[in-house]
Amino acid sequence: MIDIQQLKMQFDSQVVLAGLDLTVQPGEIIGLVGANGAGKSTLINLMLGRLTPTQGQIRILGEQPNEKRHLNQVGAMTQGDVPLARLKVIEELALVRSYYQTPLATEMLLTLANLMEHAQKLVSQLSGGQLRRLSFALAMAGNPQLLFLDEPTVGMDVGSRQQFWQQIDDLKQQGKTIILTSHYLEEIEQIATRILILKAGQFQYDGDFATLQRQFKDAQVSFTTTEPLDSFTQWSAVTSASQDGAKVILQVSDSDQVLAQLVPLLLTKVHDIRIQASSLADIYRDIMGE
Ligand SMILES: Nc1ncnc2c1ncn2[C@@H]1O[C@H](COP(=O)(O)OP(=O)(O)OP(=O)(O)O)[C@@H](O)[C@H]1O
Repeated sequence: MIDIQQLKMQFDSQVVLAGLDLTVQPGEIIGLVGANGAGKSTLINLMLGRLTPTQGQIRILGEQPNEKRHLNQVGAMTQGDVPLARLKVIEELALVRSYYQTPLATEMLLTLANLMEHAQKLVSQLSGGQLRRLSFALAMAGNPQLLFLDEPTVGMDVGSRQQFWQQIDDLKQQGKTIILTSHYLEEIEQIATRILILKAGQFQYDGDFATLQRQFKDAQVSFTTTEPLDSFTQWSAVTSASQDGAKVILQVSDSDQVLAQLVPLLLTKVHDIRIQASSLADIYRDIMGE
């Protein structure tokens, strides 16, 4: 679906992307994460052909970005989306549907975006979260195979957010390819089949979440003990440790290994063992040094 080689993007003297390679297969859900200004939107805009790279090559569905032939296969919901304010929701959907050969039905788009009860409203009367949902409906109008979603849930309330991710999960089951960015890392962790961490113009990580956990920080193991902290920090799978009274908290790279070492001590020297898998946010903070 996507083939990027040695992609470099520079604004004046600022190097934002410093030579990226990326191949995306059909059906992948790519979660692109990184700090503010890391270059996520720039990368998406390059893939959409809205920016021209300083160097390197981008192929979308085997062709240059923004090929006319892509119209029916690529959908995008970007940060700068501004639906036409003077139209009604239903009119805006009709307009955008008219661009495509085989658009999704209006009812389906209203349902996808949970905008059924707002169909007759002027776009200018929608709330921020409703506007994002309309942008999603517009991105889906042509029933694209490849979907770009740049911070799609900004401004959505909890219910809309849940409903939105349910829709994305349905699209995932249908085999769509989705490239998405979000600062809500728990959302990325749930849905992405592959995570790209962008930092200093390079992908610091490219792979699935389970591998990322194993590579960086598998879990947090806590228990109570009367033993000194030193007895645990020497274990090879313990990456860091802290103590608060009788409670010890270990960050571990391999929770199976640590459990095997803890279990013989259970009920004699160690009590109340609890394991909590590291979240993407925990690992991200480590990688970013935050
Ligand atoms: N058209 C432009 N001209 C000059 N600089 C730009 C332009 N577009 C983006 N930049 C700069 O490139 C860097 C990357 O911006 P970008 O919007 O891609 O980051 P991002 O990772 O999407 O950030 P955020 O999480 O805040 O959305 C920033 O420093 C930004 O100021």
